[in-house]
Order: sequence, then C-alpha cells, then structure tokens
Amino acid sequence: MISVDNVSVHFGSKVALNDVSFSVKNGAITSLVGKNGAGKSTVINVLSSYLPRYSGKISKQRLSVMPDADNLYRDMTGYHFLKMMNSIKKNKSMAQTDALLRELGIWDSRETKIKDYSFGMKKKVAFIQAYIGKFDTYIFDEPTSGVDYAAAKVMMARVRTLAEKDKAVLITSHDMQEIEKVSDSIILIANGHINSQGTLAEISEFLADKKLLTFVSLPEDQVKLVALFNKLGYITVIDDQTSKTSVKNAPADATELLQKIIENNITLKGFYEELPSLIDVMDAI
Ligand SMILES: Nc1ncnc2c1ncn2[C@@H]1O[C@H](COP(=O)(O)OP(=O)(O)OP(=O)(O)O)[C@@H](O)[C@H]1O
Repeated sequence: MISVDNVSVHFGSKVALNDVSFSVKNGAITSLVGKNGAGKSTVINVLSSYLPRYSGKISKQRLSVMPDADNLYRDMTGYHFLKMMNSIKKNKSMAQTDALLRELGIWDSRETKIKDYSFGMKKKVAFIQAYIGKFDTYIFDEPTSGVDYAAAKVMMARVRTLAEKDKAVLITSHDMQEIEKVSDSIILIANGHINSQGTLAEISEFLADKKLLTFVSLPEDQVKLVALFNKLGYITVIDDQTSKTSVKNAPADATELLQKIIENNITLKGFYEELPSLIDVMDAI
C-alpha cells in the first residue's frame, strides 16, 4: 500500500507536483498515466526516495523499484548482475530468475555483458531485478517500452501475479491499450495535478457523450430498430455490415428501451455498452 497525501515538489520555481494525493492499494495494479512532462517520473522518484525534498505525507511499505535500463552495471554480464541482486535480496535459489530469463527470451544471452545488450534486453534485466525478492509494493516505470510484444505480455502477466499475491503494484506506460487492459485503477496526472483516479468507467464519466450503447439485431430488423430509436429521439450510429446500431445519448438504465424493442417485435442478438477509451480520456484532459 502506498498513500500519498498533499505532496508537492518544486524544482526551483518550477512546480513539478502540486498538492498531489492518491493511493496504490494491495491486490491491484494501479497505473499512473499522463503526457510527457505531466509529473510521472517525479512521483516515482519521490516514492523511491530519489527526491528527498518534498512537502506533504507519503506512507509506504517495503518497496521494489524497477531501475532505469541505463543504470545497470555495464561491465557485468546480465547473469552475474542478477546473481548478485538475487543474493542481496536473500533469495535461496536462482529458480525464479532463471525462469524469467527464459520467459523473456534472454536466457541464451545471459553471459553477455550488459553494455553489449540492446535497450530492450536491458529493460528485461531491469524488470527481473525489480521482480525478484519479497516486497510489499512494486513500482515498474515504463517496463514494456522498447520491449518486444511477446516479452511485454510475459511482463504484464507477471505483474498480474504480484497483484494476485496481494502486493500493491504501480506501473507507468505510454501504451494506452496496455494500460486499459491491465489496470484495476488508473491515476490521471496532468501538469503536476492528479486529474482523477479510478476504473476506466469512473475516470471517463465526464465523457458520457462518448459512451455508446450498441445493439446487435437480425439484419432484417435493423431498419425497424433505427426507426424506433429515431422516433424516441436517440442519435444513432449504424453499421449495416454487422447489423450493429449504437445509441449515443442512451439512458443510464436501458430497461425501458429494451422493453420498447421487444414490444416492436425486434429480435436482438445482444447489446453492450462501449466506454470511451483511455485515448479519448487523454485527448480530453
Ligand atoms: N531535475 C529537474 N529540474 C527541473 N525541472 C524538472 C526536473 N525534473 C523534472 N522537471 C520538470 O518537472 C515536470 C515533470 O517532469 P516528469 O519528468 O516528472 O514528467 P513525466 O510525466 O515523467 O514525463 P515523461 O512522460 O516525458 O517521462 C516537467 O515540467 C519537467 O520539466
């Protein structure tokens, strides 16, 4: 668990974080999302104690932080470095490290010096270093940037395992689709302020006009369905290839609308709500 209350950070006259409050709960993946310069690294640096000067209150438990890929021991081999970290973290065996090296596809390069690794290979070593050991809270700053798709999937599955073990996990990423997929809670940061924190449904509430309620009808019923929606004053988006009709200004409770559809003898194959995407949210803040 991390609890950040009214934290501010100044770099000279520049206010990097302005009265920031949020929490990172156990058993969940929390993502910190914001544009370049929003304040994500400053949050992580202050949590990791790299920035000792701040005002406000931070409560945290034993923390493991993924290091910067360029801050690893350059002259050691990946394996030598991880063996050293494994022993510092008092792990009894290398089993977990070996498994991760294999899963992330760098087992065969383990005896190569870190300075001769590609950026993505360094990120993998940095991820493993943060992952091994027993901590309460884990911070992964852009773990998958520059990492191949297969390895990024492995990383995110491993991050999920930590949350399932009731650890608190904070990650950052510029990959909005990845964030949407993995996050239990999203913290939106903009210009050093926390804009909002919650699930995608919660943080996108202000974009209610972008929410769509989509109905899948029999192809022959679509014209009737569209006519009904128009009669009821709804704005529709029609896809006649898939027989999907979406309603833009749908009510929060669709019960009455469904009753009207049934009364008009229209057969539905399904209906579902489409939330605004995280990209829509980012575009709007
Ligand atoms: N050491 C520093 N000295 C002065 N200003 C700084 C320093 N570090 C960060 N800043 C400023 O603080 C603000 C927040 O920067 P930060 O690095 O936290 O952003 P970020 O969200 O991590 O961005 P990115 O996505 O580009 O990594 C920016 O305006 C940046 O210019």
